[in-house]
Amino acid sequence: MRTAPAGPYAAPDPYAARETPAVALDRVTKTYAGGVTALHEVSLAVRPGTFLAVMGPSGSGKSTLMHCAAGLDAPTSGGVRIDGTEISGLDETRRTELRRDRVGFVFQSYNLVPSLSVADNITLPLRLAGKAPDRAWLRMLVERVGLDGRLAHRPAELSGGQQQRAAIARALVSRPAVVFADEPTGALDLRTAREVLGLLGDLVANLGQTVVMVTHDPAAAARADRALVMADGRVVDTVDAPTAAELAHRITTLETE
Ligand SMILES: Nc1ncnc2c1ncn2[C@@H]1O[C@H](COP(=O)(O)OP(=O)(O)OP(=O)(O)O)[C@@H](O)[C@H]1O
Repeated sequence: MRTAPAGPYAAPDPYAARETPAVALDRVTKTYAGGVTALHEVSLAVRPGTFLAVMGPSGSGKSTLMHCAAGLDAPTSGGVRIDGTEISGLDETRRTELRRDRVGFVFQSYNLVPSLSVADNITLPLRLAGKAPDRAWLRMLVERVGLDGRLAHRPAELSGGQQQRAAIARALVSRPAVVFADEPTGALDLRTAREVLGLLGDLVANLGQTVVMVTHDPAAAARADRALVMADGRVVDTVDAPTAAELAHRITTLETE
């Protein structure tokens, strides 16, 4: 069982009743212009303070699910709520603001700004929003991601794992309701990937953050509290406390069906 630290960054009580989900999808369907329906009435709720992995064969709808859930793309029908706010009805400006303030992103390719220092990369989302950093939160994040001694470096002077850790700190700097991580370990070697996954798990378990991670890797998904398995635009399995072996088996079965 997890132990939540006392203090301002304590994880929310996982047994609290009727929490507002960090993200909720209500019968989301997405049909692209060419006529492909990538999501068929998908409903799900991500409880705050949990680590959710989304798996599935290529073309099963993982990226589409993430884009709709994060407000990057609009569903054809159905509702999406981020931290209780229904985003489907928002205009593009409000949707952008909500994304900026309530959603963090981590990408396979880090997407750091090469000309900025690590410190400036991490605080960039706040500066873009015209906000001052919460100093205590920032200090703690930098310490958690292990970059205290690297803040003045440029991204090119860091290893891949360090760059991804900087990107994770950047994703969390505005204390978002949810962080979406798209194949966050796809460009890393096995050992570094394990470290980055350990860091994501730590941020969830000890800081109460919420992470939704799309991955092809059953070993990565096994680090999550729950894995959703997608096939043909539907969630076909929900596995709590997944193991890499059971997820690998499930995906192989789907790919050969
Ligand atoms: N912009 C688009 N326009 C038209 N069809 C699209 C578009 N994006 C995705 N699709 C189609 O929607 C379906 C789901 O694609 P999606 O990228 O969500 O799957 P995925 O599970 O993320 O795949 P992968 O693991 O290969 O990245 C596929 O059939 C794909 O070809």
